[in-house]
Amino acid sequence: MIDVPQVITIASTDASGGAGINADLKTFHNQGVYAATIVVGITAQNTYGVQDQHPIPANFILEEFKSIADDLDIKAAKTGALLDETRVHAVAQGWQAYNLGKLIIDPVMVAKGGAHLLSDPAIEALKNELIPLAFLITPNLPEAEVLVGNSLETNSDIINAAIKIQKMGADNVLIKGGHRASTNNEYADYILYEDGSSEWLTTPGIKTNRTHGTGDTLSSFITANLAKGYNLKSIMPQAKEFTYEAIRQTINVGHGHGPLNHWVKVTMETEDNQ
Ligand SMILES: Nc1ncnc2c1ncn2[C@@H]1O[C@H](COP(=O)(O)OP(=O)(O)OP(=O)(O)O)[C@@H](O)[C@H]1O
Ligand SMILES: Cc1ncc(COP(=O)(O)O)c(N)n1
Repeated sequence: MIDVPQVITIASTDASGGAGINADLKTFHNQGVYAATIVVGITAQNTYGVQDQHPIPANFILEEFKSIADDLDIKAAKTGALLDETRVHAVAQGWQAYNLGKLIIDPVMVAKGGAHLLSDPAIEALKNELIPLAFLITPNLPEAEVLVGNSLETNSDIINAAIKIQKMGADNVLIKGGHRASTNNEYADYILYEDGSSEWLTTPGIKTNRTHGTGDTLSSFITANLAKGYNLKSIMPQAKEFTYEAIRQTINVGHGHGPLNHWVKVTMETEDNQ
């Protein structure tokens, strides 16, 4: 029998396959971990936008937690679109009842097409109930602005926001820069680690609108490799490179914000830097 690290995504599906649970599963498979799912919502969606969404009942979400916890040996979990306050509350409740390892929170709020995937009351629940449980939180720039309540224009604004979000209870904070290229066309993400150290991770910007599911892909890569036992600092450069290559080696699917190429080959350099 082969032992394989087990992970879970706690999020919503994307009918067109490019974001949400669908992107998570493809990334997990690419990285060689076994993936389970707790479906929180379903969306009728394509690369043009989200046409409809449907939450899963809270008691059913708790049943999903129990089914997984009773059987699987999950090492790390990530959340995605949680839709509303009831679902955020159910996930926090499920997590407290059945801790499933390291928790990575991707606080998805608005899809690239503009649809809201988290209601306003849910943001307070996310701050109060879920962020304190997080090993890592991965907001994009607009999400970080909502969490801290001010706009983030400069690098020092971003650094201060990460400190503020860490104080909300997340051990590590990654603020993704995909919504703003720098003047020299670079995309820089900032990460503040639990030991107080920090770094900027930068790649050239790719001029494309085919970026559906970039955040899901990045946070799933991190989740997979945490489950394998790598430490966060050793994962981050590879996570950034994987996402960059998945955008760069684009595939011809859909007519709007196209999905990424989840077949690209970027792996951790060694198996012993844990
Ligand atoms: N055009 C681009 N060129 C290079 N890197 C990009 C580009 N767009 C996004 N990225 C990178 O992709 C990663 C995800 O960032 P982004 O800010 O897009 O997340 P997100 O908005 O949460 O994504 P999504 O909501 O699509 O899942 C980051 O590492 C970011 O720097
Ligand atoms: C179910 C689901 N989860 C997450 C996203 C965010 O991805 P994007 O910002 O690329 O639309 C999405 N569109 N749908």
